[in-house]
Amino acid sequence: MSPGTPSTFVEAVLAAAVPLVMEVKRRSADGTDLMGGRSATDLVRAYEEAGAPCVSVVSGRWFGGDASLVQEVVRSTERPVLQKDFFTRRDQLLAARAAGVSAVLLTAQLLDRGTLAVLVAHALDLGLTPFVEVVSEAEAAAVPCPELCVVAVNNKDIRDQERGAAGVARSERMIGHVLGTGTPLPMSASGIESRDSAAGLLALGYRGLLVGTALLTAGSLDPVEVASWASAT
Ligand SMILES: O=P(O)(O)OC[C@@H](O)[C@@H](O)c1c[nH]c2ccccc12
Repeated sequence: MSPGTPSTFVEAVLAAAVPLVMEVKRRSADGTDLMGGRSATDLVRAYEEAGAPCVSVVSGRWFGGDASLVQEVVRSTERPVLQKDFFTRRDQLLAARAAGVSAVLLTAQLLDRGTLAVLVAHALDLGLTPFVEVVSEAEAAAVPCPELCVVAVNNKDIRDQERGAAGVARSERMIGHVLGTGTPLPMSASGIESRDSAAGLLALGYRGLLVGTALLTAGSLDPVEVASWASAT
């Protein structure tokens, strides 16, 4: 990817009528099953039918993920795939690229500044889009090369393994700071539980949302119903 060229992941979300990155996650951090007997392939198909521009897959062990889940998701779709895991080393990014993913999660809260900068540079070097999650204004301001990264506010707290209360107040509070980074794709991730909060975040200025649990536990992934998440009521 040459500097300044938007990545396929970023372009896909920006161009989507329903800019929801829909997530495949086997279970929640408390162990609750989220697949309900469906295969990852079934889910990806339903997500595509519902208009997902990109798919996220959680490979982290806390959430029941592993490399085989990533492979299944990548095999099931032509859309760009985001891998969510706790990446801390270049060899893990190399494995992600070898698996065929397009974007990788880098969690600012878990990495010191120097390491985050090195991992962002490695990801870009490998043609992977850094999906940098932040939880504070200081973290947003410190994202390296923000114009080449997705900057996503995580509404949950990864330090308590996401068991804390959800809600999108953090994203509401931080929109100005996220836009101020200059990222082409300001996103809000995690804990988005209803179409009203989704539509509200998009109206505020977020250009993409990452939704896992709410879609995984929705009774149906009816495309019209899912599309309504992107339009204010
Ligand atoms: O299911 P939710 O509340 O929509 O959240 C999804 C996603 O953001 C979450 O799975 C996640 C956030 N950070 C992570 C780090 C590793 C693995 C997974 C994650």
